[in-house]
Amino acid sequence: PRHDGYFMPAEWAPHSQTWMIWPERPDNWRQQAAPAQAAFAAVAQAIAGFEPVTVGVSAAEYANACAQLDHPAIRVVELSSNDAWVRDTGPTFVINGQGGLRGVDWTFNAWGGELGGLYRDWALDDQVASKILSMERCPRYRTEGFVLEGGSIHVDGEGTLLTTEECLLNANRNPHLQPEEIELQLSEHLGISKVIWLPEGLFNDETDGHVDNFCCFVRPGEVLLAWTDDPQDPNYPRCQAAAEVLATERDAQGRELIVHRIPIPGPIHATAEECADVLAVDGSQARDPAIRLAGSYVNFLIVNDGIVAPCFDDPRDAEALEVLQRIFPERRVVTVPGREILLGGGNIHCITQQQPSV
Ligand SMILES: NCCCCCC(N)=O
Repeated sequence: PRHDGYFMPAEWAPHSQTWMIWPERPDNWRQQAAPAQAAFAAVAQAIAGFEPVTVGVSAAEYANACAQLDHPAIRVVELSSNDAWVRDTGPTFVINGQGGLRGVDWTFNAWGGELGGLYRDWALDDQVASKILSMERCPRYRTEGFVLEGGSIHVDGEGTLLTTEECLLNANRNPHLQPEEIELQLSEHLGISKVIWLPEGLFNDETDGHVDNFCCFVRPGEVLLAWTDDPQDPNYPRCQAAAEVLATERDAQGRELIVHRIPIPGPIHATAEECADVLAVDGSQARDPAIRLAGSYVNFLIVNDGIVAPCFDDPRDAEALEVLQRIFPERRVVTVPGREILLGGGNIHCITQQQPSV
């Protein structure tokens, strides 16, 4: 790889901390973001039970955030942003296995820019990665002009990257690049030698099918895939297509993949009241009770010795928890209500960014 031996470690590699950003924009979060802030605080507290957390917050929200994040393992720092998706706006940390730590600062365009972006101005979001890397005194690789969100990729730490064509080959990300050129960017920045392309992600995922809401690695050679057996569910063809790829592809080490399955909650819809409380702003993603939300149990974070996963007050919550506990017997699985985060378009993995320890 171009960057002298640096690579993105797997999420299960030890973390020094996890980063989050405090939600506040009223055109993405209902009731001036109060319910979302409570949900984010619950996620931060859950993670803090396993490892340190740093939460970036605006000056205006600093006192409110500190009041809700009062925990010895949580640090609150002032950090400007346009919204709270640090998975996508934060750095992707890379290590060299000899104590080196650096970060990739991808270009960000609010999940599509002028072609379906989720809000108009993303200038502050595009600075988040460099600010976090400065705070950590980490050298930075800036990919000027190459758009990528951290939620659109997963790695096994052994040379394999998992992603979706729906997102990375979307005309609203890098229309100037061929798939091979995109693979080269991933290879050089993350130390990847094999990219596994799933055709599409979860139905109605406003990020254009981020893989972190649909399928992830759970250990080398093993993946977890959101699954439905209902041919009437619009996710059915997406799950079938992903299963087909996962059955035929091999990872960077030549392994066949073991594919675990986890149910999909719902169909989940926002209520009219939940939508009415979101400020309607031209250019910001509208909220509509008729739209099925892309709820997913795959959108969890692996933390030191644990798993922090969303639940949805759904009949499948118990089955999903059993699947996670069976897949990660050596980890404590903690669930946190994910509905308020889902109303904003993502979930626990999307609002977190792990920093590997070195
Ligand atoms: N409204 C913005 C939603 C962004 C979701 C981010 C993610 N990684 O899923």
